[in-house]
Parts: sequence; C-alpha cells; structure tokens
Amino acid sequence: MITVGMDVFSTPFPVVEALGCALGGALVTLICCYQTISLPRGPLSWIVDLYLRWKFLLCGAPMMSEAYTKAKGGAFSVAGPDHDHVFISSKQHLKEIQRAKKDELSFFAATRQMFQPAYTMLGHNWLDERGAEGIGYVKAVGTLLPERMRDIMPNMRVNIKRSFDREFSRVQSASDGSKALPAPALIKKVMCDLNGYAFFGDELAQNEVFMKNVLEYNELVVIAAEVLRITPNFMKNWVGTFFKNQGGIQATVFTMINEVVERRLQEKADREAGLISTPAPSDLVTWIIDTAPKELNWTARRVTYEVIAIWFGSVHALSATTSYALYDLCLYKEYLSPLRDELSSAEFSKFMQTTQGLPLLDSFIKESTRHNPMEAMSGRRQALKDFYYSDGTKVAKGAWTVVPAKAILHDDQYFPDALRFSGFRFVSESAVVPEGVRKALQPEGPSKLTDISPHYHSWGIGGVVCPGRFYASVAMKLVLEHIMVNYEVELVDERAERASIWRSYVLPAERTQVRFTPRCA
Ligand code: HEM
Repeated sequence: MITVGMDVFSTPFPVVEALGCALGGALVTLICCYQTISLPRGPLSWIVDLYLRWKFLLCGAPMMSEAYTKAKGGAFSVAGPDHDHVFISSKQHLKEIQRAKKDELSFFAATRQMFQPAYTMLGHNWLDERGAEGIGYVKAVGTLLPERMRDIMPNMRVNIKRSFDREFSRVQSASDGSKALPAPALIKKVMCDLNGYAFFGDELAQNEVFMKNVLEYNELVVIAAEVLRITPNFMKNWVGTFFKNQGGIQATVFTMINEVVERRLQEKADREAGLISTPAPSDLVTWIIDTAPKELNWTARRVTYEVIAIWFGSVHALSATTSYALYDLCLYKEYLSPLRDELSSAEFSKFMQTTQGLPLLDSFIKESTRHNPMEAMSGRRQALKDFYYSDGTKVAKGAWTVVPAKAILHDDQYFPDALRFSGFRFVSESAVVPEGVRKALQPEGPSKLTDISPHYHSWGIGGVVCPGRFYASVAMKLVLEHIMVNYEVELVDERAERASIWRSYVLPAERTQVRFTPRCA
C-alpha cells in the first residue's frame, strides 16, 4: 500500500513536524477543493497551472508514470512548484545530455536546489559547474573506498550486529521472544552507524553524541530543503535562518567533523615532514583529504563541507533501499530458503574475501530496487540557459531535464512481467534456483546490482554515475545477511502502508512495523 505525502514529515523535531503537517494539510485541502471545482479555461488557466504544480508535491511519482505512458517513449513535461521537469528517455536524448556543455546542463545546480546547502550546510554553496573544484570525491568514494572494503568488511559486520543488538535491547520482547519495530527507523540507525564507521572510522562512529546529532541532521536537511524549495524568495532568509539554528545541530555536527579534519590535516603535514610515522586511518575523511585538488589548497572547513555533502547523498538512499528489500523478504518468503542456502555456502566466504559474489542476493536486492524504486526520476540536470535537444525539445533556463526512471523500470518492454516481483530475474538462466521461484528472466542476460545499463537508471544515467554503489551493494548485503541469518521476519500488518509519496520520492513509510523473531528461539 502507498500513502501520499504526510509520512515524510515524521521527524524528531516537534516544531518541524507541526510545520510540515500544517503545510501538508493546507496543500491537501487546497488540492481537494480544486478537484471538486470545474475550472473555466482562459483567465483561470493560471489556477490550473498552479494546481498542477502543487499537486506534484503529493503525487509527483504517479503523475510521471501516467505522462510516460501517454508520451509512448517521447519527451514530455511535468510542472513542479519550484521548476518544470522535461522528461526524456530515448537513447538519442540521453546521448545529448552527456554531450551537453558545462554551462548548459548542470548536475550540481539541480543538487543545490534539492538540498539548499546555503541554509542546510551552514552557508556552504557549491558552484554550478561539476569539476570546477575537482572531482576527487569520485575517486575517494568510487575507487579508494571499494579498494579498502575487504579490509573493513569484518568490522562492518561487527558494527551491524552491535547496532541491531542496541536497537533491539530498547524494545520489549513478546512472549515468543520476538520484537516489532518500525523498519525504516531501525534501518536508518543501522545504516547511519555503518556509514559513520566507513566515513569517520571508530573515532567519531563510537561517539554517541556525534552519531545522535548526525542522524538528526540528516532528517533536518531533508525537511528543511523541502520547505525551503517552496518558500517564496522574500521569506527564504527568515525560514532558512530558523532551520540553521534548529537546536544547534548543524553547528555541532560541523564542529565535530571539522575538529577531526583539522587534526588529520596536521597529521598529514607531520607525516610528510617525517615527524610521525603512523599510517593515516582508513576512512573517507582521509581519502577526501588525499584526493582534494592540490592547487586549490582546501582548508579544513572546505574538506568538512565535502564530507558532509557526500554523507547526505549516502544515508537516505541506502536506508530507503534496504528497508524496501527487508519488506520484500517479509512479503516473498519463498526466497528466504535459497538466499539462506547461498549465505551458508562458500559464496559467502568468497564475498567476504573479494566483495563480489552472492549472485542470488545481488539479484534479489536489484529486483527490490526495480520493483520499489525510492526515486521516480534520475539524472537530474538543471538548464543554466535555454537548452534545445536536436528534435527541438526545449528545456527552459531553470527547468530540469530528467529520466522517468520508475516508469521505465515498470515497463514490460524492458522488464518482462514488470509489475510482478521476480527476485532472481537478473541471475543467469543456468543458475540453480528452486522451481517456481523465478517468474521472469531478463532477455539481455544476467547483470549485477552495481551495473549501469540503458534501462536501469538507479545509479544515474551515464556521464554522472553514483560512485558509492560498490559500497552500497556491500553494505546492503551485510545488513540483509545479518537479518536473514539471525531472524525470521514478517510484517506486523501486511495491509499497512509501506510507501509514501512526496514529489518524485517514493519512500518507505516510517511507521511500518516488522516483527523480528530470533531464529534460535
Ligand atoms: C542505494 C544507495 C544509493 C543510490 C540509489 C544512489 C544513487 C545515486 C544517483 C542516482 C546519483 C546521481 C547520478 C545522476 O543524477 O546522474 C548519485 C550520485 C552520487 N552518489 Fe549515490 N547513491 C547511493 C548511495 C551512495 C553512497 C553510499 C555514497 C557514498 C558513500 C554515494 C555517493 C554519491 C556521490 C558522491 C554522487 C555524485 C557523483 C558525481 O558527482 O560524479 N551514493 N547516487
């Protein structure tokens, strides 16, 4: 089941929650009123336009799918409250996005509009042009982190167990030893701890004050950015300042990371001068420092901003995707046995040694991301000036051009029997899977979760591709392995809402509960 809108506003901040609910309520009322009125054409057409723009907030994802079906592969546009979206999906259009000049279409400008860093990252504002300040972070996240993953995977497992044990210890058991918890909140905490370890090592990951603040900061950014996106310009400063000051969270997180960065920069200088010989810690802070553009002489403050920006890109997507995979384990129980068999076979040791393998689990997670994409669009680029595709399709200055990722993932043309969950559709035809479990198979042959392909845009559309996907794949597998090996899982209420829509996001509903029963009990 899917709800529209409100669940996204479930936050640890009562004021923000109240504001969100009031705003959502006002919007719903507005939309409901408009829906019952038959609007005249002409003079009132702006009202229709306004209505459709605001409707996008609550129904963006289904609006896109509907328009995709009508457009039959052609370009189409959907208006949003703060900008228009021009959707494209043909090979030719995709090629043209990749070939667009840096001053025409910008990934960074769209990202800035999404996160509103001027108010959510203590005033930091990155440039429109991707690469203007280097793309060292791509190497840090996409090469150095995966290279070191084998070394840190055993500790990642320890970290995952510790987080689950801590969260379960806070909940009363039922008489059979089971515990029921809202799944997305649980997974968010586990993923936040895990990312904390990969990003900051034990230094900050073991600091409870930091981890509590950084988790709340994540929530704050999402809410603040959404409110700021629909705040009129003349009020932005006032509303932005309110969010900047919320509980001093931004300042606390910034200061704590910045202290680590300052110390690491000093140690790097001492190491290079031969004053110390201890190796630098193996974590993302070290690698962001090492890959920062030398000619720009980044200060500790600038490095800290970079670390925080990457942090945001990572936690939410990872938690949402893993929560959906957990729901799918609850819903499609026939997969549990083959997945557990794989986890108890030599495949798991191979995975721990190489970060590769576990083809059944890999396919199950990929199918979960296909069946329940948390984002209905991908490849956001904002037009910095009017941009024209070769067929004349215009993306006006300020508008975004995007790909209707969810509609494509649910298109039978590309994914046979697309609306049905088929957990092993991405493994090879010859793989040994129990009879009746695999309902569909990809015609193009097997593929991995981390692969980029013409119709699977979960990691981006080419040109810019998520460098965190290798880490994300390992993190999701380790978390699901912990769950499957140690617990039987089921939804407390199978009819409960599992997703809620806000703009193009289709996020796991915050309050959906999963029951975990220890397997040995
Ligand atoms: C399931 C989890 C994740 C999903 C679905 C996801 C998805 C994406 C997408 C769609 C993009 C943008 C590509 C575009 O718009 O064309 C992106 C970019 C990016 N992601 Fe991820 N991501 C995930 C996890 C992570 C993690 C864990 C990290 C870091 C450890 C990360 C770091 C980044 C970075 C740094 C970029 C910008 C790339 C660039 O500028 O070249 N992501 N991601």
